Amino acid sequence: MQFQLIRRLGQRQFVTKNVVNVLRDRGILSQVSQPEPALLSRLNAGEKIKLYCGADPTAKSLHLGNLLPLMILLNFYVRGHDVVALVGGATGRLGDPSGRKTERNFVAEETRLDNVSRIQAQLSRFFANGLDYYRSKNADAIPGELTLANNLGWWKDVKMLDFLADYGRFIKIQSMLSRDSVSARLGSQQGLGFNEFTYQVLQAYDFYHLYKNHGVTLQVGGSDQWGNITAGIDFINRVTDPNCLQHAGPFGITTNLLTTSTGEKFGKSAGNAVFIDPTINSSFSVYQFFLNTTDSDVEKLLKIFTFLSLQEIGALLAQHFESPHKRVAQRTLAKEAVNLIHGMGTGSAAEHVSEILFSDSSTLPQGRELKTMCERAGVLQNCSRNDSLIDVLMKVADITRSEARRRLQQNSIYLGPNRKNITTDLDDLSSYLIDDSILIVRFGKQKCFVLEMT
Ligand SMILES: Nc1ncnc2c1ncn2[C@@H]1O[C@H](COP(=O)(O)OP(=O)(O)OP(=O)(O)O)[C@@H](O)[C@H]1O
Ligand SMILES: N[C@@H](Cc1ccc(O)cc1)C(=O)O
Repeated sequence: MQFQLIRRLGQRQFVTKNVVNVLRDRGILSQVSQPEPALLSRLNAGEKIKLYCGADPTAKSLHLGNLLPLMILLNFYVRGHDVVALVGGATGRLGDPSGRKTERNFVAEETRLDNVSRIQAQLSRFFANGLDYYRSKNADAIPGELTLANNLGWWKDVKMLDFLADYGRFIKIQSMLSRDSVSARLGSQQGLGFNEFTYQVLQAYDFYHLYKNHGVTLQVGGSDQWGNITAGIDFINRVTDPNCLQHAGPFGITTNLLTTSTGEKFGKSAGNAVFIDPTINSSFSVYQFFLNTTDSDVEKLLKIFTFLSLQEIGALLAQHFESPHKRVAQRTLAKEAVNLIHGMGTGSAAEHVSEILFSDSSTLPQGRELKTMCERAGVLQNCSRNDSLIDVLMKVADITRSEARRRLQQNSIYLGPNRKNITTDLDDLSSYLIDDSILIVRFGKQKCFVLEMT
């Protein structure tokens, strides 16, 4: 389906605080295209705008890094602006070279189509959950319109000869060569395929298509998308009659990249992604991810992943730094972010499980209650009674046999409610089970897994 309208609440003229300023104050913005004053004055005048952001179907699920540009869309959406969330059914076939040192692995068609429908479902859930979360703090919020799009909808009908004849002369090779995504790869040993070289043209045309046919005037992406976004702005400016351009943009905005404490981008390629699909990363594991945020990152993440006001964040941080070991800021961040991502109530459920699993064993509920609670927070995993401890460790933490052995030798594995430190493989785990079925496995102090042995 090319375009799917999710919510239509009628045309309204509305006034809300300039969203670009809100986002800048929260430290989410990296670059804004020029002329920025033209965008700001439209927003200051309370004009409704329509903006879009895309993600390619290169994995089963979006991850926390992808949510940064989507948080920009969400911030606009909940304040009444219209947003288009695009899945790159067409662009996903080429592979975006932006920010990459090597070509992406080929994704089979069946997998790609499956990824498209999963990501569309995640996008629609993200905006629904995000709106509920915003409304929990601003009950009278009236959102804009959410549209889900797939660029295969228009690309499947474009013929190469027509495209080159109609648009080829507006696309300048010098500009294409000068983009970071291209120039960085030209000198590499592997080189750059024509598919990756032309990727920017497809994304530029997408922006033009959405601008011309659907009134989209702003494109948003992570900072690695700056080249593709400005390619779209150039394309629209060259192809469109200047008289039709004047007050309509086009504009581009990028977000700072979400990085690890060592500065590495969070994402699939770096292998450190936390996925938003609850069947891949449960509410509990998303909660744990945010709970483990360092003191130096917590303010930044509170501003990005919550709708707490800057005043509330300031007060929370003041309270936190009075006794940092209580991790009040991290606990609030984790609960709020899980509510935002997985839906209202899931944050408290994950908090409850976390408090019980990480407190002392006397407060641990018995088997059935523990099982139900863990199931609700998506924590419970299954393992076979025939598995040895090393098999179990490999499955729950997705690590190799030698890594599991290394963890045991490093004294970092603890079993059962009493947290017995185990240093060698065990074939029989029955003496560590709660109610003869539930096994709690801890990796050091920070990671805890709950398994049902069947
Ligand atoms: N860590 C991150 N921080 C901010 N934005 C990100 C991050 N990771 C991805 N994005 C943004 O999410 C959008 C979709 O990204 P996409 O799924 O195509 O690639 P990706 O997740 O970056 O892939 P990979 O990790 O394999 O490079 C883009 O706008 C991209 O810039
Ligand atoms: N190039 C973007 C995804 C995208 C695809 C098509 C677009 O029109 C916009 C964005 C990325 O890889 O992150």
